[in-house]
Amino acid sequence: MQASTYCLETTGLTHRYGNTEQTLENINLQVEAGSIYGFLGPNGAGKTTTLRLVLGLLTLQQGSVSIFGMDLRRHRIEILRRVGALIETPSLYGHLTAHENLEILRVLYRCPSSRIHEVLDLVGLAGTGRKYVSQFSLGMKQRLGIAAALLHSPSLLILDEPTNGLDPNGIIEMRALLKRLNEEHRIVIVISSHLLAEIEKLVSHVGVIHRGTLRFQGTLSALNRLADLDGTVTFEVNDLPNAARTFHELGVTSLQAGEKLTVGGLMKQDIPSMAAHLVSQGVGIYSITTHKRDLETLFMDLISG
Ligand SMILES: Nc1ncnc2c1ncn2[C@@H]1O[C@H](COP(=O)(O)OP(=O)(O)OP(=O)(O)O)[C@@H](O)[C@H]1O
Repeated sequence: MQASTYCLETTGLTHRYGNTEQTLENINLQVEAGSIYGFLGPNGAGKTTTLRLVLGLLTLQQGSVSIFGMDLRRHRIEILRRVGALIETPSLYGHLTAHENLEILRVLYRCPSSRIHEVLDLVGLAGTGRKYVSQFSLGMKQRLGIAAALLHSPSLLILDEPTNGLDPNGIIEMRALLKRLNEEHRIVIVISSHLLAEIEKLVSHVGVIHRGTLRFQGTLSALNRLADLDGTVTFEVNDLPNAARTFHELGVTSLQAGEKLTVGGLMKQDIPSMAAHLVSQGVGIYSITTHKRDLETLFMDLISG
């Protein structure tokens, strides 16, 4: 058995449905122990397909999946015993209570009765008593789906768009629940979403997928640094033509906006030498302002084109 430093790792995952276009191309996910991994991408990017392959719900065509250092093909049962999953909406019986729904699964999983109360408590549904699931809000149903995925005490939880359709309050509650599961119960979480804003406050790591290829993978702070990198810088100066000429000589394109010049693609560390050069050419500087791309813009840039 090959030891892996990742809780979940895919290597060269490639998939095609029938004779259609390639859906996934060489996806190498790397989910670290202890992390909450946000798997981001617009509709149709290939998130569900990837997660289904990772869970063995779709047959692997090309590439491999390793979870807890074990190969999925060879250790499927052993792996799945330690993985909880919620793919799309949970399958629940509306005419039964939360407890009764979980009782059905508890028998299948062969876990103690006490576990039902534990997981209901964890997801904040312990007080729902005789209320039927058909009377639950969407947020409550999603949390019950997570309770079901937690019954057998997994150490990895895979959630496909669990915040889909939730109102802002439901999203906040879901975020708090997942944070608690990660921090207090040490559960590694992979959560997919098509909205960065929904998971930005939750995740430690991000993978951005678009048209079946991984566009970015790393920590949330690395994504933030990337947003920092090629933001724009605005120079307010006393001699616009001279400043524009100086930028041009340095091979930097500047755009005039009113009394200011805006320059793109600059790194923060370039600014002092750029300013010194302007001054050496007789340009007086009133102000320098950096404009970082916000994460949403960066995300849109990553998934455009
Ligand atoms: N069973 C299938 N047969 C054929 N094509 C499929 C099938 N399932 C998904 N696809 C196609 O594969 C591509 C990726 O779909 P997938 O559901 O993995 O994306 P996604 O990122 O999860 O999107 P969404 O957020 O809309 O669920 C899409 O073009 C989709 O139409």
